[in-house]
Amino acid sequence: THVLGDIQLLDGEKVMGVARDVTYLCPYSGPSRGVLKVTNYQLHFRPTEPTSLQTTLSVPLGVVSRIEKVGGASSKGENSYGIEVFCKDMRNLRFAHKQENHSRRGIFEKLQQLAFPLSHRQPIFAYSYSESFPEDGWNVYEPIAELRRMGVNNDMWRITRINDKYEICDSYPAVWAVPTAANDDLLRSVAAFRSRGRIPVLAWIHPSSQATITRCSQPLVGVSGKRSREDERYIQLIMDANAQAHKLFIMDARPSANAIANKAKGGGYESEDAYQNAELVFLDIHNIHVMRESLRKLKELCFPQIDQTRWFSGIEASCWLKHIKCILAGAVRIVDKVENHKTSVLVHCSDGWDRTAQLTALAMLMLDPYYRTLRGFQVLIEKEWLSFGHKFQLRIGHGDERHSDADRSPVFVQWVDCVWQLQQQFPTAFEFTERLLITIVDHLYSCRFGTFLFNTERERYREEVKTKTVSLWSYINSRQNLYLNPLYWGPSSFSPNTPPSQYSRPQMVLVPVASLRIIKLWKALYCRWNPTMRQQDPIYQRT
Ligand SMILES: CCCC(=O)OC[C@@H](COP(=O)(O)O[C@@H]1[C@H](O)[C@H](OP(=O)(O)O)[C@@H](O)[C@H](O)[C@H]1O)OC(=O)CCC
Repeated sequence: THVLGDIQLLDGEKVMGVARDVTYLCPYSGPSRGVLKVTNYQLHFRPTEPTSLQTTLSVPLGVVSRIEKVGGASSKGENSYGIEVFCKDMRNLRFAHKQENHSRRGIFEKLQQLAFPLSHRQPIFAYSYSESFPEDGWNVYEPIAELRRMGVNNDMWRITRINDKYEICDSYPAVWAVPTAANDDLLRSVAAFRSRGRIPVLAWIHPSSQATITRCSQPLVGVSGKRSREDERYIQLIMDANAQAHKLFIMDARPSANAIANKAKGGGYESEDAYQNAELVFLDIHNIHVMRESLRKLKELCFPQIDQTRWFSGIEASCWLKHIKCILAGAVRIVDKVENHKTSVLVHCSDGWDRTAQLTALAMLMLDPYYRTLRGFQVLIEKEWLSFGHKFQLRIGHGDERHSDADRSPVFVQWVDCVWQLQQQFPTAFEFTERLLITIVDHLYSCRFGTFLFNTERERYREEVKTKTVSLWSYINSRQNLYLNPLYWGPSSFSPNTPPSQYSRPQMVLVPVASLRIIKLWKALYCRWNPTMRQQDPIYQRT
């Protein structure tokens, strides 16, 4: 990094536009005049007059969702002419210009081009950025090593390379663990019956009971009620791989109404007469559209002004905490079956890349203390979210100007919120603090690192992220002391080479209280840009 005047530039970052004599209209400390600079990575404002706004403003352009012009040539009134920047992280920024100096057009065009590079056939900043860190974060996750840590390749589970070229399923990882008794031909025929070829594969195996968590997408039952003998046999093999139990729970994350509605599109759910020894449970978690709308309502409540009279009713009306509770409760049910009943669970939803990832990753966090270490958490995100094809590009819209795209949804942020709830209930169980979670969410948006770019392992391989971009984990592991939890009690022996079977189980499993009485609004994230929420406001204390 090098300093140009007042702005800290990253390696590969350069100033692309400057507008002097701009006024930033802070909703809290009022207007302040200064210099607005736009680089290929950030929007930077520095006040030039001694105003109440002490600090400079630095906003990565990846966090911008939409930019609008405010006021026209004829608009009168102080500061009525300028631009408004709407952000994905719960804040909006208002700038005013003097009509006469026409700098608005320049800065507006520049901002559009640099904030939405994909829409302007420009590269994402991560491909311009270079910085060397002591460790290459791209080596944190290695699928075979992680499977070996869980004890796979054992007599009941084998590693298959059938998807090595992503030919069976282009949104799955190349490396899978499947029941030893399932040969590659069976896997191929099961892929024909599961939405987008996302067949049931191993997510986690219990170190002592061998009960498993497997994950997949919905079966292609359709309105005619199609069956697949191969799929049914395959599910039986997953069940048989667990000698401790004679049944398997199929946890369908959806409300049953949506599972039924999906039949109209060829999807649906496993009928119990076709899957004799399986018990189907619906977990009632709503779809990406409901979650997008829920967070939008929460944002309205938290920024810019907090309406004290509507605070509690507004949180209730957003349903955000209800959804968080629902996801936590679903993960608790999975943990209970696997840990206490030594019974295997298969988790799916419609596509198996949003709610399924939330549930498997949360259940694994509760069950396996390794994932609660700083590195283990990185492995968990790489495995359950990135390698299994959660569509980060589509859900966040990296570099894309289509802010109202119906496929955008805060599914990953919602999961990070659930992790924060666990940290609140078990303050000594995590090696890292909420500061790590907020840093991860910041760089989910920022486009500085290659970690969250694209939608699948296959695309990341094709776009050479590991050689052409920097991993977020390089940055985080270079400053890990900032994220370590002083209260952490986890035996430091949770290193990858300590087989989980050596953990003494009872105190290792977290079972949170998934109740609205306990669940809290994560103000450090949602009210981060609203200083009025940072004070010891009685409202702040109560929710
Ligand atoms: C009548 C026509 C039938 C029809 O359109 O089914 C489509 C469903 C959409 O299915 P849903 O499950 O409600 O919604 C889907 C899930 O959220 C899925 O995530 P996940 O990985 O968590 O599954 C997303 O990837 C899909 O983009 C989204 O469409 O729509 C509904 O079920 C809404 C009805 C209440």
